[in-house]
Amino acid sequence: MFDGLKDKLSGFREDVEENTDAEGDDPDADETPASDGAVADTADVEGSADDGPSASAVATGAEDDDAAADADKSGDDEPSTFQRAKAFATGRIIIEEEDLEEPLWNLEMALLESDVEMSVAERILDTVREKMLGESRKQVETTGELVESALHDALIDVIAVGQFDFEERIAEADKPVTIVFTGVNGVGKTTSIAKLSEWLADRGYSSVLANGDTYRAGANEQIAEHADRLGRELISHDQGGDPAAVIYDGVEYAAANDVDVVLGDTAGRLHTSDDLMAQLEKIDRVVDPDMTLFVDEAVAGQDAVNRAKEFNDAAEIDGAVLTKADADSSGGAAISVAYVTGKPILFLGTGQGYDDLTLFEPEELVESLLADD
Ligand SMILES: Nc1nc2c(ncn2[C@@H]2O[C@H](COP(=O)(O)OP(=O)(O)OP(=O)(O)O)[C@@H](O)[C@H]2O)c(=O)[nH]1
Repeated sequence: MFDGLKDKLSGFREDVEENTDAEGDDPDADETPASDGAVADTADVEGSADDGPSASAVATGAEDDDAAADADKSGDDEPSTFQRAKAFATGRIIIEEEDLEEPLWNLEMALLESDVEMSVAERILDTVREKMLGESRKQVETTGELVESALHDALIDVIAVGQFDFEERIAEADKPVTIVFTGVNGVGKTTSIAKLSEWLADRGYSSVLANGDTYRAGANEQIAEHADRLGRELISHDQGGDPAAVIYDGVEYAAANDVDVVLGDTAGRLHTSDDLMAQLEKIDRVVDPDMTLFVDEAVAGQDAVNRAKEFNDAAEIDGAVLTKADADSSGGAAISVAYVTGKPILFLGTGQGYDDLTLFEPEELVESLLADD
């Protein structure tokens, strides 16, 4: 899952390490005035990128603050050679803009190639730049670790937008909790409903399925197959019936039978299909669902991101389910949907089985994207 993106992120770390290493070969960087007037050679003290500060920070011998003040008269915002020397002496590292220029450009290209939405890619770059430039850390931290921590913060910043605890929301809501699923055709809505029913059962919540897809021939049979396999009650009306009435009946059934959650399917639609969007509004009026979840496939990349935005603009969603994450290498939709819509991704579909539904945990995802393996 998201292997392509993982590789690209690790490419950024390598780029920064290479650039900061390369700077160690620069004669200007090597010759650093020390407080006793001697010239220190970084080759004597320089740690590798893996076990010490970046080369741009490595110099020795400067421990005297007055001397530092005298030496730092360049007047620009770049850390002076002496500041860098001082940073080293105090066990801290400094990354400079020039160290990042090329790696950040490569990172931007990599994110866009991975189908990360443009504004999301820009936000990630801004955060990484801000976290790394002039940033000083304890000497124990390597350049690689500094990059990792900046990437971690930048990714969490966009991925965790709007995140809430889904299970807690279910636990605390008045029962029955009604959840309506929407999205375009064939992305995995019905399968996701069946999976969520199983996910809820694993946590002690009963559910009933209600087929609000009265539009498509065969929709009743498709969801009935899942309901039979899982042993769940299915509420359905004939094709052409009123979807709001079906979901309303589902809520009535749940209330009368102490069922915790109503999972309402709806016909696949485009946000531009006026009649179908009007149906969604009617469901909202008649049933007032606790949550409307937008379902799309991770493999659709930018298209999924655009659709999530358009659906949210047309009929507010509470969160998203991204299916087929198991088949998605790029990760662009998973990175972008929450930031672009302001609504969280709540689940990832990770296969065709009923157990292949994973609660979306931003921290876990970011850790796995940045893990060395
Ligand atoms: N690999 C994989 N396949 C999935 C996943 N979720 C759904 N699918 C498959 O995607 C196909 C479409 O799923 P459906 O649930 O029928 O899609 P839908 O959105 O309800 O389709 P319509 O009712 O036609 O709008 C099925 O073959 C599913 O098995 C997933 O997370 N991973």
